Amino acid sequence: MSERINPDLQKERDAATFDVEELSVLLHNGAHELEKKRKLEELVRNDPDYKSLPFDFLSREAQYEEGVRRSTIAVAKKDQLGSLIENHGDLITYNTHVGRGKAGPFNLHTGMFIPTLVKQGSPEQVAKWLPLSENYQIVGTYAQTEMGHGTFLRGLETTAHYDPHTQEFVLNSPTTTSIKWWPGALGKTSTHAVVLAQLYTLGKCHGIHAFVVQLRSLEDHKSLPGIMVGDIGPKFGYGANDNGFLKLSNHRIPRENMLMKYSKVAPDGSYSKPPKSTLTYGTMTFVRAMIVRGSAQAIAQGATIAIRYSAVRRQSEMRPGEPEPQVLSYPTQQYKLFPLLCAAYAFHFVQVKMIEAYSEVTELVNKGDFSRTQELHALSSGLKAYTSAISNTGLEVCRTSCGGHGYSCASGFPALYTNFTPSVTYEGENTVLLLQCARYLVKCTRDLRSGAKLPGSVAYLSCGCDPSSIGKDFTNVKTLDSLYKQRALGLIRFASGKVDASMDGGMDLVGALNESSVHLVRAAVAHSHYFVVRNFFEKLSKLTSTSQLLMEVLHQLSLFYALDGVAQHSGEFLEDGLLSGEDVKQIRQLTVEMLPKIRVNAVALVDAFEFGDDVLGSVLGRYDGNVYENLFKWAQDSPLNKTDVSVWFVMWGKMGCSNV
Ligand SMILES: CCC/C=C/C(=O)SCCNC(=O)CCNC(=O)[C@H](O)C(C)(C)COP(=O)([O-])OP(=O)([O-])OC[C@H]1O[C@@H](n2cnc3c(N)ncnc32)[C@H](O)[C@@H]1OP(=O)([O-])[O-]
Ligand SMILES: Cc1cc2nc3c(=O)[nH]c(=O)nc-3n(C[C@H](O)[C@H](O)[C@H](O)COP(=O)(O)OP(=O)(O)OC[C@H]3O[C@@H](n4cnc5c(N)ncnc54)[C@H](O)[C@@H]3O)c2cc1C
Repeated sequence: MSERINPDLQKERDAATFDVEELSVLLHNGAHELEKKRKLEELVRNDPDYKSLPFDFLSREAQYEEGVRRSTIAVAKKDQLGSLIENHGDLITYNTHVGRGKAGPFNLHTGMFIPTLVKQGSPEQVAKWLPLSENYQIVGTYAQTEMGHGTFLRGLETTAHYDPHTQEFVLNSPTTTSIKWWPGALGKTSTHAVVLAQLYTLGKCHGIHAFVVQLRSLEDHKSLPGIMVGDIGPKFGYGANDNGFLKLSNHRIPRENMLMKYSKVAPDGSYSKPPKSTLTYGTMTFVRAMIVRGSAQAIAQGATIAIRYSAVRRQSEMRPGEPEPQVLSYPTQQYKLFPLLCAAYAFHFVQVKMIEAYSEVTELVNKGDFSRTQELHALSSGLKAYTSAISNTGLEVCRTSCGGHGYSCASGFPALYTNFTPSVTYEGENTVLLLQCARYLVKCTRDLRSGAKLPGSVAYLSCGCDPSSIGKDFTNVKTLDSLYKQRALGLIRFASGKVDASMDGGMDLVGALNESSVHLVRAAVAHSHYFVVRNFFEKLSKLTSTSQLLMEVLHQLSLFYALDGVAQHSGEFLEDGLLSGEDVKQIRQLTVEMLPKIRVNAVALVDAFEFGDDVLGSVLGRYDGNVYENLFKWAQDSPLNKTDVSVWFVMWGKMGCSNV
């Protein structure tokens, strides 16, 4: 196979107006981090132990086995990585490459089991289980969702009754709907799970608490008495992951297995409350913040594949005899893809902000200060829902923008989409999370009336609603910021007003929130969208050592992202009189006029994300752009091509049919 770069792709790279390396360094948090990432990727790429057929050609069972094989080798080789692993993030980079970006069987262990131990375990519990977990002597998962309830946590049915005589908890799944269902790696891989169950002690229920439960023998991996555990079967995607079920029958665990950093059960069964009841929800907040990062990466991967392929693909003579243009040259193709490219950048910067906010609040919580947990919950819920929804629909736009080849697994889109799409459901279904965010926004508008000072992400709610103050220069960052602010304010005040009116009419808060939930969801989306736009502008204003050429390009992306958002949601800006019909037309025209400016850098902008070919898993999105010869080569691996004569012909003959 040729090593040359496809000339069309090379031409795009040569035309870029900025230094891709400078942008890559910025996106990867500095030259040192980028260098580590490159070395880790190279290690995986050159390691013969990680060579195998693409997952697309494997049966579900073989995908799981391949996932286990790769993850196990990765653990065995972890210690050889030396100085390349400086922090948890480096390990995630390594594992992502090993797993080719797919959800592998140890994801829940590192992503939820260990974080829950650390966040909710007492110092003694952390000292006991963390080393075992870090050395993979035990492998865990997070078993919360049941067949009957995922969203409504207070409705979970699994019980943990404390028996003071033996100082044990007795765990049960009392009904079919109480069977744990969905947890990743629960079916076949995990030896342990953090199980969320209703705690009963001295005859009283204290709500859901987290318990460390051993599921399988560490000797022979057989499931323990009282534990019925298995795989839930094939799913939309996630073939390499054994999402599982768990039925508990009078399964006993020692008292010390309840995670007791905050709530406690003493040997005599007396119960001490946590300082805040929602602390048990802490791991979910963490994972929601991580999903904002995942959303940024997913849409950046989709844009990388679609934009590179669009530069290579030529289609339709515009005039007879003329060369066929690259499909990237069609304004309609650009209008599909550039909003998503810009979203990838906007989401990149907002995920950094989200994780910073999470770390700040966690530091406060560790010092016993819970004053910002509500704000963090609202922010992480809103951003998780907003970014994952855009990336989810955006991936499908990217796929269809690749025409017929987008439908082949060779495009990488089927795997990318089916791996990503559960993000809109798991870790809090998106509508439910937007309602959580909106509930906080309503609370803030009430607090304002009693003179409260609101924290950072919602401080703008104290601003006045004044459409006339918005300027008409739509390429001005301040004008765009005001537009988004006024849209969010308008929708939040409208929804809050509806809630107030229902309550004035005698309804309780819960009923009033439910009655206005359609308005509340729109308010939460507008709030989250504004946060993303504002953060993009703010981030760029703080980049002091970035070259002028790169600043210009990033500024264009932020402007296009904001303008396109107004065009897409024009109804909401019109409804509140923030814009006139003429203004919307002007804004739409501005976005069309910006397309060529983005086009010149489009390939370089996706190159800067530096997704290796292994992680993209896409023939269409290959770095070298040699699509056609590799598409042909890829098809040769199809198991149907192992034999020339197909099973059809054999069966045909057996049935006495003949076509000669
Ligand atoms: C790789 C990934 C694999 C996937 C893994 C999974 O999916 S794992 C499974 C993932 N599963 C899910 O994600 C399940 C999704 N479901 C849930 O998270 C909850 O059931 C709920 C939040 C929807 C409602 O809970 P509820 O009925 O108990 O609550 P309520 O509505 O009555 O409000 C009470 C108060 O609590 C507050 N508050 C709530 N959460 C938080 C928080 N995290 N922090 C701080 N605060 C929080 C809320 O603001 C409100 O405050 P207010 O106004 O009273 O001052
Ligand atoms: C791939 C995958 C991996 C998962 N991994 C794990 C795991 O590791 N551990 C774990 O514990 N769980 C896991 N889950 C489960 C997941 O967290 C839940 O499925 C998720 O929280 C959604 O809950 P649900 O299934 O009960 O949806 P439901 O709540 O039943 O949602 C159905 C519909 O009802 C609507 N709805 C529900 N409540 C409300 C409301 N109050 N107001 C308005 N509308 C509402 C929703 O918007 C949605 O449209 C996983 C799920 C998937 C798909």
